[in-house]
Amino acid sequence: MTTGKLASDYEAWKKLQRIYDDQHASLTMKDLFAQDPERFSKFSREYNSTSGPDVTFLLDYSKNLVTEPIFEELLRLVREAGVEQVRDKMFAGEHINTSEDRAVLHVALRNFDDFKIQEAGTDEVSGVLEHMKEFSDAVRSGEWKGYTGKAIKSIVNIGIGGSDLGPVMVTEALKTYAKRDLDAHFVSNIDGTHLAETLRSCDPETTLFIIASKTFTTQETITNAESARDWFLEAAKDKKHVAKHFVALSTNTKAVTAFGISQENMFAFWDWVGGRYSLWSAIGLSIALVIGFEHFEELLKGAHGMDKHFKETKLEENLPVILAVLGIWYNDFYGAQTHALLPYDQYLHKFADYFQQGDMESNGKSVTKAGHRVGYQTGPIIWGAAGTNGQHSFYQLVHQGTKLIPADFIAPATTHNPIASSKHHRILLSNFFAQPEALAFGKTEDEVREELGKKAEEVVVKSKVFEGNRPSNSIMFPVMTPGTLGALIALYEHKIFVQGVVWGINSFDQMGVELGKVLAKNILSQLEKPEDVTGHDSSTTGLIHYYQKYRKE
Ligand SMILES: O=P(O)(O)OC[C@H]1O[C@@H](O)[C@H](O)[C@@H](O)[C@@H]1O
Repeated sequence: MTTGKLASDYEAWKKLQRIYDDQHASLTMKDLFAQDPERFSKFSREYNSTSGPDVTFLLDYSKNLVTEPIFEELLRLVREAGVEQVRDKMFAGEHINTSEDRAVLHVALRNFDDFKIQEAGTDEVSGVLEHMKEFSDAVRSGEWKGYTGKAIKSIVNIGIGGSDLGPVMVTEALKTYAKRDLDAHFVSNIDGTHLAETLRSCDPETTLFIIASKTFTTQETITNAESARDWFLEAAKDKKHVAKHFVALSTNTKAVTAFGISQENMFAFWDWVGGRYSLWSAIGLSIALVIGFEHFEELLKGAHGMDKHFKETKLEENLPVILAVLGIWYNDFYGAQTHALLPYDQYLHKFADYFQQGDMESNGKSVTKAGHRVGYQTGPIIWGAAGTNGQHSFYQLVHQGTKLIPADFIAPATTHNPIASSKHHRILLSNFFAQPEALAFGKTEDEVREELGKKAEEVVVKSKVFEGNRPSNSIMFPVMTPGTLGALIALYEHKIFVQGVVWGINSFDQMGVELGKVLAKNILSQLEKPEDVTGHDSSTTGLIHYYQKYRKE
């Protein structure tokens, strides 16, 4: 399915290592820009959608430690790794998730009969979308009534991981399109506090629970759903009212009906939708409820436009490929451990959280598809926060710390909230422009001396130097729209895909989350009495005993 090789065995990889060894000490952003007045136009691309809603954005990747030959070699690596072939297999519905023998078809959820995809279930996508439309329209218009005849005022999505993070991120990002008199809540954590605090502001007569779980077996979600049902029935009394207040988003019909949700209140999806790629499926129902189905559809179409771009554009111009290879350059040759996502848009304040799962659960693997232990770095640690907040906390380390932290800066040219005649937005954007500039070009000792004057103490001068040479990408789009957001999310999804193929890993399973779940299950059965606590190391035993000493029921 992949070449079966380790990434480090590719000729291009070896060449890149030699280039890095020879050049990295002398490669500076200052020189790169000084030597080539055309650098910005050579290393930036404008995306213009060719289908669906008009979406455009600029990707400026000129502030990276790459030359044209380095970039060409990075693309050669992509070719050698067979990325284009694996991409085409994904779009054709081949089972590229080999460990689970599944297709990987989130692209089929936003396809609108464009690409020909062969896989059972893909012909059912439009039917589920229709169901989502009917239902979300009925709830939003007030036609859908609760058990006492009142319209729905609050929705509570109960789900975790991919069944939570996508809906949370998108409903926040597109809040400007939200129906403001419909309160949306998202309960994920098993910590009872999450559900209890949420229910404080809900009325059982006007609340709709959306139980979102691909498997419908996830401990957190099922426990939260059962407690929500108890809370509801305390008021509603009769179980038959559950039908008006509980719907399920799942692939597991049997477990959904066993929970007491009828099949007509179930929105299906398929095993070829990975959890962290599922916001485009029925898992997006809360999104459709909040922003309206038309906007949800626009989100899907915006993503489809990026799918087309990824599938049909040559590598040199292919934006997910460009982001992917730059990431590989820093991750695998410069030894960068992390990658920061820094949106200068308050609406995108959950973007980094979302791609923490998207990227880290996909590419946090150390064994290739062929079963070999990798000898190089795979997925980066993804983190970040909305600007300008980060500037007043962690940017110190990004500018002057000992670590190289590649970052993506993301911003809209126009705000949906032009308060004070857009003064806020101009200030925000001045920071969006300034930070990558400061990171790239820094401030030399001479510049600091000139600024402070001759009397300046040496130690102060040293502390005010910015070495620069810190890479970043900048993405700017006209204004946040559902289509733009869809394209941006798909851009990063495909970046993750490209990197996974180069590293030779399976980006679509998540075996690493299993062990802790199994141990927790065992421990749960031992929590009652100290004498039951067996089979652990002394640390774990000691911790459980401490809990048993102090717990109060
Ligand atoms: O939707 P489900 O089946 O409840 O799963 C939720 C999450 O469960 C986690 O265990 C998985 O690591 C995630 O990938 C997944 O999104």
